[in-house]
Amino acid sequence: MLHPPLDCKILAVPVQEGAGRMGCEMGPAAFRAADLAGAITELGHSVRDLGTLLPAQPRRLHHDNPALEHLPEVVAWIEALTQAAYEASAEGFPIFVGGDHSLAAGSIPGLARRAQALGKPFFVLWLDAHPDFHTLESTTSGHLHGTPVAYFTGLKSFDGIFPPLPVPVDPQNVCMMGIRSVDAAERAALRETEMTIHDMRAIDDHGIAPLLSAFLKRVEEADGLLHVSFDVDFLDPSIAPGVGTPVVGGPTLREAHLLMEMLHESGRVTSLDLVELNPFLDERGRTALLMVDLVGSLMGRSILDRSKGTYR
Ligand SMILES: NC(=[NH2+])NCCC[C@H](N)C(=O)O
Ligand SMILES: [Mn+2]
Ligand SMILES: [Mn+2]
Repeated sequence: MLHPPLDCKILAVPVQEGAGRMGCEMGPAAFRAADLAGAITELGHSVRDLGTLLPAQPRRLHHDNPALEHLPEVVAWIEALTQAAYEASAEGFPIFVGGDHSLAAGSIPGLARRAQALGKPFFVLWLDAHPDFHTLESTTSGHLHGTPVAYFTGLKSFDGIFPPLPVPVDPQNVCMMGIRSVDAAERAALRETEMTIHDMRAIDDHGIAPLLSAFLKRVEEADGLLHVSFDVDFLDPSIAPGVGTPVVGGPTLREAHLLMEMLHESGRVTSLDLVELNPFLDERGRTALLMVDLVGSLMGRSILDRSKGTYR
């Protein structure tokens, strides 16, 4: 649980083959340069650097969708990360630093297996402009970072190609926020799912706080573990330009900090993905610095002391 001080473990996962534009490989280096570790230790937590994951040996894989790009390479990363995430989550608070969002097809199955071993329900908060809900058949871009949610919720498409899922994530335990770019096939598939999807319209209508509170209440009532998968393109590109798939009309800086502070106060978050940072597209590191700032809010930084439940 997020009860300070945390024993954080940072694992660098420089997968970039899941994205259409190269550069996410440099994500972990940019997070280091922006002093991710320092921002966490400053708040009284400890940080261990687990170094950089190595992918498994890519195997020859065939799928009938000719659009698919880098299938063997991405599968090799997922294989290695599923095991590494399971091991890293035995104790402490693992942070998976990407790398593109295909990373979540390894981190989340490994963490879900850990939750099952602990006998705890497993929840996912998906912060993203995109639902990443393509199957291997439905993707037309062929970019595998657009598929992890369909995989880890157990859709059949991935059988025999991606590693066998240790345990699927219950779609009812997945909440998405910030969604504003959905492909036609995804839109159709999302109609059939029981995931909670808060698109930007829902955030405009209700505000981010009540939507998040309702989900956190469910996690609390189930005594669940909560994983946060944070795609940089969740944020509005005017504040976070360092991404390969920017979509206008995203959450503001204040909305993002509010969300992070509420997650901290919930005491429920047990692991984190930081994905899709592309330093090649960033402006003098501002997106990396903003992400580190947001992690600070998630880890307990606040403007004023709110410990008595009121501003002092
Ligand atoms: N993790 C991401 N940034 N995903 C973007 C996916 C964009 C688009 N839906 C595609 O499949 O190509
Ligand atoms: Mn994504
Ligand atoms: Mn995205």
